[in-house]
Amino acid sequence: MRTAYRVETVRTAEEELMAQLPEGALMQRAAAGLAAACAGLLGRVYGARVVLLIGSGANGGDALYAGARLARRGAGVSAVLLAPDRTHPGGLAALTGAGGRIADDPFEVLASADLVLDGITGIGGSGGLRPDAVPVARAARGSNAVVVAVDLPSGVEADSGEVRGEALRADATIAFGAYKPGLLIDPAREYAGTVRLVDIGLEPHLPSVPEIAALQHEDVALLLPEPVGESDKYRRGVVGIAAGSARYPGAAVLAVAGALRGGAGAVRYVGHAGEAVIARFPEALVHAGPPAKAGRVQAWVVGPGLGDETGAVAEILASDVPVLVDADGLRPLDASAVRRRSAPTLLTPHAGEAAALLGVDRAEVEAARLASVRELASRYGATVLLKGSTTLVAAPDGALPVRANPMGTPWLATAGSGDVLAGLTGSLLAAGLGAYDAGSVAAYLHGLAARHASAKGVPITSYEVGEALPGAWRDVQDARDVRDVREG
Ligand SMILES: NC(=O)C1=CN([C@@H]2O[C@H](COP(=O)(O)OP(=O)(O)OC[C@H]3O[C@@H](n4cnc5c(N)ncnc54)[C@H](O)[C@@H]3O)[C@@H](O)[C@H]2O)[C@@H](O)CC1
Ligand SMILES: Nc1ncnc2c1ncn2[C@@H]1O[C@H](COP(=O)(O)OP(=O)(O)O)[C@@H](O)[C@H]1O
Ligand SMILES: [K+]
Repeated sequence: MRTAYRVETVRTAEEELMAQLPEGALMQRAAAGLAAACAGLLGRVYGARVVLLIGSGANGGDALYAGARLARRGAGVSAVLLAPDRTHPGGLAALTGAGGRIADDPFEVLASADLVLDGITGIGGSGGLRPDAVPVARAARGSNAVVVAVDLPSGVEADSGEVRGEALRADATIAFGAYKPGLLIDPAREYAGTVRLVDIGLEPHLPSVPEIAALQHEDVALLLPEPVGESDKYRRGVVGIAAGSARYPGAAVLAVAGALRGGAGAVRYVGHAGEAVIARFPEALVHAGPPAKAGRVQAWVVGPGLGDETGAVAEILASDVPVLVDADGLRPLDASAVRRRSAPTLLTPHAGEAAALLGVDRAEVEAARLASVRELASRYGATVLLKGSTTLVAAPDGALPVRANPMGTPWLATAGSGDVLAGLTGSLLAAGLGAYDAGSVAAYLHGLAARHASAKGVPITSYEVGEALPGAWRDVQDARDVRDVREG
C-alpha cells in the first residue's frame, strides 16, 4: 500500500523527528538522497551540467545542498536564485564552497543543462508559480535536460492534487519521507513524472491512517474473492445487472462481460437487451421482467445504457442488498433515497455525472477530484468511485483514506469501458467485498486489464478490457503466491 499524508501531518512528523536529531541533519538526509537519485539519472556526474532553480524556502535548501554534493563529484552546478535575498543561507554557502556558481542568465545555463533540479517550492508552496518563475520553468521544460522536482513539482497543491496556475512539469520527483496527496492525484500527479520516495526516517512519526491510499498488487491479492470447498454458485454470490435498453443494448453486454469476470457465481441480467446478452454470453441468466421478479441477488448494478428507461433505479434502491448506481441511473438519483438505504450504495460517476450531481461544472470536478469525491460521498451517504484520469474511491465515513487508483491508463478513455467496470464492481460486491474495497479492487483490475490489452500502447475496445480481466486477476494473484512462498 502506498500512502500519502497532508502537509500539516508531514510537518508535525518532521518536527517530532527533527527534535531527536542534530540541527540540519534531516535536510542533509534529504539532500543526500536527492543527490544520489540525480547521480543515478545522470549516469555520469563528472562533467555533467546541473542547474538548480531556487526559491525562498527549505525546498531550495535541499536543492542547494544536493547541488553541492554533485559539484564535489565534478558536476558543473549553477543556481538560479528566484528570491536572491531570501535564499537558504547554509545551502548557498555549501554550494559555493563546493565550487558551484550563481547563474547570471538563467536561460543561458538552462539551454545547455543535462539536469535541472526544481527547488522553487515544496510543501510550503501555494497557488501556482509566481510570474517571475514561469518563464524559467518553461525554459527548463523546453530544454533537453532531465527535470527533477524536489519533493513536489513547484506550483501544484500538495494536499489536493489541484493545479491552480502554472506549475513545473517534471520528468521525475524525489519525495522526502512520505507521498503527499498531490503526487497520487491528477492533475498534479501528471506534473510529477515518475515519483521516487527517499526514506528520511519519517515513517515512525506518521499516523497510522493516511489521507490517501493506493493499493498495490499484494493488497489487491488479499482482497480477491476465492471459492472454497463448500462453494456453490449461490454461495459465491449472484449479481443482478439492470443495464442496456433498446437504444443501447451494448452497455448490457459490456456490463455482463465485466460481471462474469468478477468472482460472483452467477450473473442475472434484467432488461430489454437480453437477446444481445445471451448471444454473447450463454452463461448469463436473462429476465425481461422487473428486477423484483428476477430472483434473489446479493448485489445489484443499475444504470449503464438505460437511456431514459430508468424505472428500475428506484425499485432497485428499495432492495436490501448492496447497489451500484452508474451512468443513466445517476440522473434520477434522489439523495434522501440513497441515504435511507440500509445496505451499502456505491455510486460510480465520471466527472460529467459527478458535476451534475454536485451542481457544478465538469471542469471544476476535474480540477478538484479529491474535494468532489469527498463531497459526493458525504452528501449521498454512499461510497463514491469517481472515474477518470485518477479514479478515486471515497467511503461515506470520512475517517477512511480516499483510495487513489494507481493502475489507470488513458487508453481506457473509450466508449463502454465504464460499463465493464460497473459489472466487474457489482460482481465483487455480490462476492462479498464491501463497497470501498469492491470499488478500489475493480478499478485496479480494470486498469491493469486495459494495460494488458493495450500492451505497448495500442488502442483497445471495451470488450477487450473485459477479455483481459482474467489475465489481470492472475497477475495480481501471482503476488499472493509469491507472498505465500515467502511466508512459508
Ligand atoms: N523541515 C525540514 O527540515 C525539512 C524540509 N524539507 C524540505 O522543505 C520543504 C518545505 O520548506 P518550506 O516550509 O521552507 O517551504 P518551501 O520551500 O516549500 O516554500 C516556502 C517559500 O516559498 C514561498 N512561496 C509559497 N508559494 C510560492 C509560489 N507559488 N511561488 C513562489 N514562492 C512561493 C513562500 O513565501 C516561502 O518563502 C519541503 O518540501 C522539503 O523540500 C526537507 O529538507 C526535509 C526536512
Ligand atoms: N484519461 C483517463 N485516464 C485513465 N482512465 C480513464 C481516463 N478517461 C477515462 N478513464 C476510465 O475509463 C472508464 C470510462 O468510463 P465512463 O466514463 O463511464 O465511459 P462509458 O460510459 O463510455 O463506459 C472509467 O473507468 C475511467 O476511469
Ligand atoms: K519543488
